[in-house]
Amino acid sequence: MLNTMFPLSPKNIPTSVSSLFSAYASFTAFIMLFRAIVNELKDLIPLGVRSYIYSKFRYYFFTHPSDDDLTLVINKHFGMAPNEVYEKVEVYLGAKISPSDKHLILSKTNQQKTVTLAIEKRGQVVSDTFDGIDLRWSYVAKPKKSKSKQSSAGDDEEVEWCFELMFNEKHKAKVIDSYIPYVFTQAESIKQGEKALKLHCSGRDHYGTSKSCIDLVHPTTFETIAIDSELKKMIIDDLDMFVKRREFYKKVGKAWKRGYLLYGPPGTGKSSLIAAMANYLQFDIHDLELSGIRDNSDLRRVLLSTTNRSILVVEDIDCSVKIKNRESAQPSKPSNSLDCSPTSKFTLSGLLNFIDGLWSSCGDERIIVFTTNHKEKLDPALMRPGRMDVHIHLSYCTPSGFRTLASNYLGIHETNTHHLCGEIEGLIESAEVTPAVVAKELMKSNDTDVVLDGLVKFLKQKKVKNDKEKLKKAKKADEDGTKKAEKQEREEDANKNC
Ligand SMILES: Nc1ncnc2c1ncn2[C@@H]1O[C@H](COP(=O)(O)OP(=O)(O)OP(=O)(O)O)[C@@H](O)[C@H]1O
Repeated sequence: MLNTMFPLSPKNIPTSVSSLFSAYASFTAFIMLFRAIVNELKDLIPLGVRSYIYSKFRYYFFTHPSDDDLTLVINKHFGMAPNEVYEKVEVYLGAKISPSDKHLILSKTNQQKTVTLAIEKRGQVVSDTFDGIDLRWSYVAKPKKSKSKQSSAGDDEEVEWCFELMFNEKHKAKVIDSYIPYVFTQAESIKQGEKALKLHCSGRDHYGTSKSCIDLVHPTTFETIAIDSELKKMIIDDLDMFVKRREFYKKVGKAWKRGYLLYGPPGTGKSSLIAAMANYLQFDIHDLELSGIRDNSDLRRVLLSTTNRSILVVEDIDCSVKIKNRESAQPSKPSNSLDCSPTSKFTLSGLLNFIDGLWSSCGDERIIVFTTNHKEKLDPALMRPGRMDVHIHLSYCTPSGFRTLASNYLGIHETNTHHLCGEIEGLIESAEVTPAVVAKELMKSNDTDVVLDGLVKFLKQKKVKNDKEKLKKAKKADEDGTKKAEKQEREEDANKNC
């Protein structure tokens, strides 16, 4: 048949122009048919299955398994929790570049000083030796058992990737007892070298509970945050004590965790303080978006995916979610409730129980921070002793807070102070302004004289406004008192007459 289609054998090379055209037409038709078949198959075989076949193909042709070989499979997740071995292997192998690797990934985050080169995992077989043992790592795709709705987006929807480690089974004990711990320590030191803090966000997207992770590049540190110096010292001392107390927590049989409740008006630095804590401890932040959590099992899944040495943050706990009480199956209507999703089956007791119980015993060195603008509106369950270990009130800007901001924004220090600083420090407390407002004023010009002069005027106006409001309030209270006294007098008279 091919001969009929391609009459191009040396014997019958076309001699005329018409037979040459006929041969060309047949060849073109065949190519088009071939391309159509390939395209059809590409559409019929899902990407996941193609990845699976490809990884199996590489596995058999490049890792050469033999009868004496043992394979350890390292899945990405262990139940619902992330598998720590997988994470360590990923870091370790990422740094194992050999001269024969032809595909490398070049990357750099804005926190890193230099670019990073890593191997492209997919389809790679990485050879390693340890104490004379030959080891082969491969990154293998496996079809997912059940295809859930959550995973219907992205290019990996039908497969799960895992690492496989192959070696002669007589080395099993040595690989498990010595090689794997070696991989762990290597991964740790690689991570230390390029440590970039992460901000993990958990919420809900179109497909269900979603997680995302970016490098945390927040400039606030304890040097730049404008809070009272004594309060700052207290927080730093508390954090220092917490991280040094591993043995203490073990001895008293408590989970190694600490809870902070940050409260105060908007713009007083609650979020900035969380960033300062993360930068100080070098902990990642897990930002828990409660309005994105559908029910307690959603919550458990999200909490179990958090890592050790991290800060779990729930911002605006008073208003971010509608929380049901433990006692009632019906949605309660707490006064603090703003987001009223009727489908939410998530409960405050679910959150607190899980944080205090199972979750905290699954990890180490965890800090939990709740923030609120309205401490008085919080559910009493949150305020119970032992729940939040430290309550921190962040309030209006103090003279020492102003000095920090003046140093940050204008470079004014004790050695090169400005003649208006004294006046500002005298005014700032009675003006009742947040650090965010002061920061805004300090950014208005590059000229220090103009900025400070503007701030003095602003604080004076604010003080006059505050005084007027206070006077008005006092007058009203006075009037209310007089009315109340008159009413009481009338009632007493009426009673007497009766
Ligand atoms: N104590 C502070 N020290 C330095 N900067 C601050 C401080 N408080 C506020 N700011 C400035 O104001 C901005 C807003 O502050 P931040 O988000 O930390 O306040 P918040 O109390 O968390 O507010 P909200 O309750 O609205 O979330 C910050 O980006 C920062 O520039």
